[in-house]
Amino acid sequence: MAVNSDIGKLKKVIVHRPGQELEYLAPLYLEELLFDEIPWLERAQEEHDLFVKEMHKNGTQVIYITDLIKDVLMDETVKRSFIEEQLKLSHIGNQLTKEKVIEHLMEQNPEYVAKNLIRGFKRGFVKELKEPDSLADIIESPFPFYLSPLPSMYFTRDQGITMGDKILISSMNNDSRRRETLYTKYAVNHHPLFSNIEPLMEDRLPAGLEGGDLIVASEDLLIIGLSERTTEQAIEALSKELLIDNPRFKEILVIQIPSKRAYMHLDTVFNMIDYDKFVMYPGIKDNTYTYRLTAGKDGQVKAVKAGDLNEALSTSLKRPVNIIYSGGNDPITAAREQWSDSTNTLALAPGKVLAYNRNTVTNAKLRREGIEVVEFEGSELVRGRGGSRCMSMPIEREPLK
Ligand SMILES: NC(=[NH2+])NCCC[C@H](N)C(=O)O
Repeated sequence: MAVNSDIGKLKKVIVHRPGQELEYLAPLYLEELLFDEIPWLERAQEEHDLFVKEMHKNGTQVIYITDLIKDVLMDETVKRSFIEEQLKLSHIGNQLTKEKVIEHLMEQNPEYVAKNLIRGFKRGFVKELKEPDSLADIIESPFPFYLSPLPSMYFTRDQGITMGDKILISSMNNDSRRRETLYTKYAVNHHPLFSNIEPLMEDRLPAGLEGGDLIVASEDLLIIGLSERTTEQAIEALSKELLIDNPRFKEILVIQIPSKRAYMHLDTVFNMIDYDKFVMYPGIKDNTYTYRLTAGKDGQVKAVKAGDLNEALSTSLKRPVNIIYSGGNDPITAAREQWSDSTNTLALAPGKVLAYNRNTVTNAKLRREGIEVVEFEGSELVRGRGGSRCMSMPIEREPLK
């Protein structure tokens, strides 16, 4: 089981079918939960099923993260530690209330725990467990949750990245997404599916490194986006690990994109789709910078500016590359389609991508450039600001020829 590229035929992938967490979204705290809109759950689930169906047609094994967690929670000790870690990151201010919630969850079956820690718990819930008599229980607060919902859970890409036969658990930039990675961490550490994949760096990664910013371009090259979510501190720590301490790549190419909500990760504006082809949102062309990181002689990572993106990619991949601009030649269309994740496609195989059907101009352009585009409808899913790449965490791809 290994991932040595971002385009090799997709064999195994981890996803999350959106659930009731989307029904806990409300306008007042949308921004805090990193949503711009409220999706209609039933339709979002139908769309997600279509997304999964297309992967099945491609021969991909699709695994739901909640199924993995259900399995690992059968062990009572693991269950307790999972619940406790989740609650450490909660808004529950009173220790007794926290203990009551832990006991309540310990009495429930693994499915309830796996699903409801994603859905969240409203403050009113405490009444069912104990007299709300502590200050923390009765305090007036505009935020109605003891445990917030995790509406971005269906963007499994961001939660972990498989590189070769190792997996890196992301260190999320925002508090509101931190609990998501506990699902990845517990699956990786306790589920037999991961018996051949070792975790990388454990808890040593500084905050601010999310899967949407990482592209395993080849066995030798890792591309990292320096973005709103991924910090230079995290990139430096990771590159020391991957280039010097436990060398896995020959080179890391950092692509710095404008730090902006609309482009929160590299894969919202730039993506690898074939051996030599990339899709990119043209609106960031003039504000994108590249840096090449390699192992220096002194046991330190050496960074140099890498210049023009096309040249930098060609040098790193040792072949000429074709950067295909999304949205055609019209800046308005390009910006509209970027907002709807036109570059956020998932490579099912080299030169074959899965994409939202709504991005008609980008999809037509990709086809003209020889890419096979498989489409699905994602009008509700897109409201969370992510496409098929974000919604998938590949854990096995066929090696490239
Ligand atoms: N890889 C991605 N582009 N993921 C999209 C994540 C969207 C999510 N609502 C967030 O803002 O965090």
